[in-house]
Amino acid sequence: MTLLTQNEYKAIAADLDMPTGAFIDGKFRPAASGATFATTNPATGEELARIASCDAADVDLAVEKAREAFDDGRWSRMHPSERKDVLIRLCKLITRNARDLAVMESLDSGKTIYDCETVDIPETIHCLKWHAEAIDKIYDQVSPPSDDHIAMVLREPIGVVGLVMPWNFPLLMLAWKIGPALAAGCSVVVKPAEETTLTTLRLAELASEAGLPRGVLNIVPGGGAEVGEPIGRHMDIDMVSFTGSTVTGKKFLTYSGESNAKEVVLEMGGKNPAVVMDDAENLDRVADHIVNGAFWNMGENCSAASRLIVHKDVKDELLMRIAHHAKQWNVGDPLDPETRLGALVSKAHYNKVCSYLEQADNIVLGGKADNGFVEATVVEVSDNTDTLAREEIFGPVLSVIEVSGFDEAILMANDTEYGLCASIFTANVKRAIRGARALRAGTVTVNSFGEGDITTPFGGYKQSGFGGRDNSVHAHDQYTQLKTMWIDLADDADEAVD
Ligand SMILES: NC(=O)C1=CN([C@@H]2O[C@H](COP(=O)(O)OP(=O)(O)OC[C@H]3O[C@@H](n4cnc5c(N)ncnc54)[C@H](O)[C@@H]3O)[C@@H](O)[C@H]2O)C=CC1
Ligand code: BAL
Repeated sequence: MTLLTQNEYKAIAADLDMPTGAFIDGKFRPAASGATFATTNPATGEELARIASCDAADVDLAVEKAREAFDDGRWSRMHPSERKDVLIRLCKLITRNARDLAVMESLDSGKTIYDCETVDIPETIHCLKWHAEAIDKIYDQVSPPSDDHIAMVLREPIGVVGLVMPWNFPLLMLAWKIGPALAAGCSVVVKPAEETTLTTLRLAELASEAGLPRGVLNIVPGGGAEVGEPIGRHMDIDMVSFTGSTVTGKKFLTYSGESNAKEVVLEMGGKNPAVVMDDAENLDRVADHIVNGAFWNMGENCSAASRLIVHKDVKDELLMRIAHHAKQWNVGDPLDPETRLGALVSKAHYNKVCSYLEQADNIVLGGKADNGFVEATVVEVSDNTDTLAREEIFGPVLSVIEVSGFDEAILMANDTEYGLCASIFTANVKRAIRGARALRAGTVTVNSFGEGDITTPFGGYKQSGFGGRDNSVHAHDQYTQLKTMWIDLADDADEAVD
């Protein structure tokens, strides 16, 4: 990937045509009420566009069109190989428009162009392609046959799916969900986060150009109460998949219980521990992993390594090496390809992160916040009861807790309401495996920090997750349901004997 210069990115930004309507039944349209809301560039405060501000009436229309599309089978019963072709065409169109999408994503979210170009867009394409390729390979089984019966286990698309999205990886999280949902044959109603709607609308337009039939992918922009809740409570939506905060995620369980008992899959917050034992090898490499895990995407990442639990004997050296690596994470204009920390997504979120910095007693690195931008920050806390060690900050802030041994480290790591990701750094293979088993998290990495990749399931234990997993073939489970078809093969004579 060859990156352009800051000026070249600015020139692309100046020429972008921003989508503004809701995308329902294959076309852009204003909100039923005519209302709009502003989406701004968090790095400059500049208004980028005014977008349709939808409400329950628009959700109803989108669901009606999605249901029509699902029931008449224009997508749900299309031959799997044809569905695959459409999604592969979409991937090609995203590739052709990658640069514009990367700039649009960066402008709308404050993410660095470096990340958008090297991670968000390529990973989005990779994810959609992976699920498209799976379409004609993973469904339907025949149960062990006997002479007088055979059973087929059919995996059918679940129906109309509601997707309520976060703002931290607008396109990539969309791909995580529409990849398997569309592959399965579902029709989809998406509510993007109100902070970051633009690229989702653009992707819907590209999907249409790729041949996705109208009504299959609908985008309803707007607020949580106005659009998210009506999706959660809709009587004709069969399942909802949500990514965002634990507080909001739990509301979908209520919405479901009080409406049609729709399936709910929740991918929620994290306070992910990185445990470093005294026998960890190559502390410089460990520091690099932790810095990347803590500060990548400005720490606006549910899987961020936000808690460092470190053995007292290696703490000082590790912190020194962390400081060395963190200095390379410069704050700056997101459209400058040299920038590693862009703007936080919104003024409100910036204020929330700053309020945590104000509570920090012992900042050992960084701590400066200015007009939407926050430095890579390391804070030592006295123990795990400190607010900075317990709450999801969702900014570039790493909390450090010292421990004296393995058991204490694991106890501390698990002492959280969350359980999304965790990591353990040790050279002792038995300790690594015992630790990985004991850590209560959906993804545990050993001697590295990460989320796995498209082939591995992603989701949380405890209050980090509910109901299913994103990524891998397991992601298809949530968008499908199993039907057993039991066929009697016995002839009449046999039946008479029975
Ligand atoms: N797990 C993750 O990836 C994310 C976690 N967060 C966490 O959440 C905190 C707050 O950020 P928010 O953007 O406010 O998260 P949020 O969880 O409230 O928002 C996520 C989505 O839910 C929608 N929503 C909000 N209220 C709703 C409601 N009552 N009913 C239905 N839908 C609703 C939003 O419009 C957005 O599309 C962040 O500081 C961070 O800690 C935020 C975004 C992503
Ligand atoms: N890191 C991808 C999942 C999320 O932040 O929501």
